[in-house]
Amino acid sequence: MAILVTGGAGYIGSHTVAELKEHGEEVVVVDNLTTGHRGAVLDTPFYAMDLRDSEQMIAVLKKHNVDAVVHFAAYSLVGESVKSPLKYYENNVAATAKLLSAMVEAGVSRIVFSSTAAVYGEPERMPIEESAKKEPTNPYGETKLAIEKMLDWCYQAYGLKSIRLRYFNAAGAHATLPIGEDHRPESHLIPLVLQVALGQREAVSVFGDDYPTPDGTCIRDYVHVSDLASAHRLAVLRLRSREGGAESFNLGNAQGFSVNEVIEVARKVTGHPIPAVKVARRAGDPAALVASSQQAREMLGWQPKYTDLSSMVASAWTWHQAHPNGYEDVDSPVRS
Ligand SMILES: NC(=O)c1ccc[n+]([C@@H]2O[C@H](COP(=O)([O-])OP(=O)(O)OC[C@H]3O[C@@H](n4cnc5c(N)ncnc54)[C@H](O)[C@@H]3O)[C@@H](O)[C@H]2O)c1
Ligand SMILES: O=c1ccn([C@@H]2O[C@H](COP(=O)(O)OP(=O)(O)O[C@H]3O[C@H](CO)[C@@H](O)[C@H](O)[C@H]3O)[C@@H](O)[C@H]2O)c(=O)[nH]1
Repeated sequence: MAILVTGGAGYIGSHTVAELKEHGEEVVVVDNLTTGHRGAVLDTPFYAMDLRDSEQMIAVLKKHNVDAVVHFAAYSLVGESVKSPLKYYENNVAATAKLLSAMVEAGVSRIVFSSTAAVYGEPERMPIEESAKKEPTNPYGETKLAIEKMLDWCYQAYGLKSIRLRYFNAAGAHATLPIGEDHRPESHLIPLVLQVALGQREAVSVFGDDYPTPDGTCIRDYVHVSDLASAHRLAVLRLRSREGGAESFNLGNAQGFSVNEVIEVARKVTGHPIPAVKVARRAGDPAALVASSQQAREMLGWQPKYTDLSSMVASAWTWHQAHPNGYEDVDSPVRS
């Protein structure tokens, strides 16, 4: 029995592969390396292929006797999705439909899906509970919500059980293994801030300071990537038990930090002044997103270990200092 991880060469996927293997699971990775890195896949069977290659996908599912899929592979940038929505519908919704068809064909009936805080849009109440209204403010969130609904119907039609993990903002890096965050081009706040501290950028841009928040900058709930990884393992265990059918859980720390606060924490962690420049808002950004993860704690038994923002930033800083140019494998996208 094996777990197939799509997008296992990416940031959160590679940490989840590590977590699953640490707990004795057999893992196989499928990734087309559009945004992932061959160097992030450590001693694990790896297929450099696209989700949409149905024939090959069915063969891999059967060959490795896969009993559950953990599905990370997607495009996931809010700003880009506003500019290129069809790219997101094709690679997220259409490609996931192909993956699910392959699973049905191969008789695999469990999937853990990477959903997102972006399904909620502008929340009415904070912290956000799973039952909150879902009105995404960007195409990225819309594609993830569409997939959640597709999974509901697939449970009814084929008995395909799913757990949708709605992560808030992933941060940090593995405590011991040489894996961390390396998106190209980088667009996430924490790695960009740390690139300034490394002397690779002159300043970080603050996207908007006129939001309805105490300091005017956007608030997000940061969650350590290794804590996200542990939730995926617990979700697979739940799907293998008699529990569940089609369920969704938020993953966050119920604590929000503004963009300015994140930069301030990074200044303390790195000892660098990290200049910040105010620029216009980025389209598609909700003002504030903070999670209630009570259900994940109660129903999955999830207990995040690295909940303090300084330690998340410090673990990312350790990775960035050790890998100032990110992964150095030849298959990685060009860095900019
Ligand atoms: N990073 C975050 O803060 C965050 C928060 C919420 C949800 N998510 C979701 O988590 C998942 C992983 O995010 P990440 O930050 O690790 O992203 P990532 O870009 O590092 O990883 C995605 C991986 O999927 C692969 N991939 C993409 N399309 C593919 C395809 N068609 N076939 C095969 N492989 C493909 C990429 O090469 C990459 O390795 C995504 O689904 C994202 O939407 C991320
Ligand atoms: O140079 C930058 C980059 C980001 N931000 C702001 O920082 C916050 C965090 O941005 P970013 O790190 O890009 O993450 P998000 O856009 O919040 O999205 C992440 O978190 C979402 C869940 O909340 C996931 O769904 C997405 O996949 C993931 O990229 C946002 O308010 C941005 O406007 C800046 O001010 N300057």
